[in-house]
Amino acid sequence: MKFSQELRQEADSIFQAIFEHPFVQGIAKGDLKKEQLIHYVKQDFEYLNSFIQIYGIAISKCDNREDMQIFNEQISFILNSEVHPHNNFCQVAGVAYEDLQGYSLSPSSHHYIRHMLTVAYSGGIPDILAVLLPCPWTYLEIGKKLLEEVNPDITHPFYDWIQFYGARMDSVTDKFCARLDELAQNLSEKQKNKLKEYFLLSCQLEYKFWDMAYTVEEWPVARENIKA
Ligand SMILES: Cc1ncc(C[n+]2csc(CCO)c2C)c(N)n1
Repeated sequence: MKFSQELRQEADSIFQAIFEHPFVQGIAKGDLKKEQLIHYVKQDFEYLNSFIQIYGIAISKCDNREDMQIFNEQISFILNSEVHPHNNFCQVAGVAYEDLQGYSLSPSSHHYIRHMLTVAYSGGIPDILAVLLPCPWTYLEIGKKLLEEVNPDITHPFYDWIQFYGARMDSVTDKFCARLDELAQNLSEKQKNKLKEYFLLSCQLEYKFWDMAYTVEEWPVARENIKA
């Protein structure tokens, strides 16, 4: 079995829990509250900024143009394309995207971003691929499942979101898996187990991110909702 298939198999219960999460089910039913959508976009805007920076760290560690190309493409994808699903949530919530940018991180997004940054700073390309992979992979499967199960028409409030993630995530997920499988062939069992831990923790934190948005999670002691 390929290393990426092993990762997917071990994470299956987390993937299933993500599909059943009330925020994801709320996208399917179109019944999310305005505050939940706003909290998601505020936090995800900052998450994506960090994701771009992590790709920058990854590029600084590449020793060949092909790997640089994979990460470089993804920076452009986030900057130019990933604004569409955010705009969909903003439209449904009735708020301007610009007003949701620059907020400080909630506990779970803070945790997730610090996890990715620690691995990016301390690890090599296989570590970085393993820690980042749950991001496109869980969204790919959520998008596909919602396309199948909801089969939304243009009147569905989250039509654009579902179409975007259902159709646009195969390529990056396949590229990350193929490169990780190639690199894993030269790794020891101990090294592969470390990558598995990174991958599984990112899957758990994907779940926590949905939960953070659904519960509008904040720090235990409220502060002014100041911009970062
Ligand atoms: C918490 C969270 N996880 C995953 C994504 C989806 N996503 C973010 S960046 C990217 C492209 C990868 O190169 C994808 C698919 C998201 N928006 N927010």
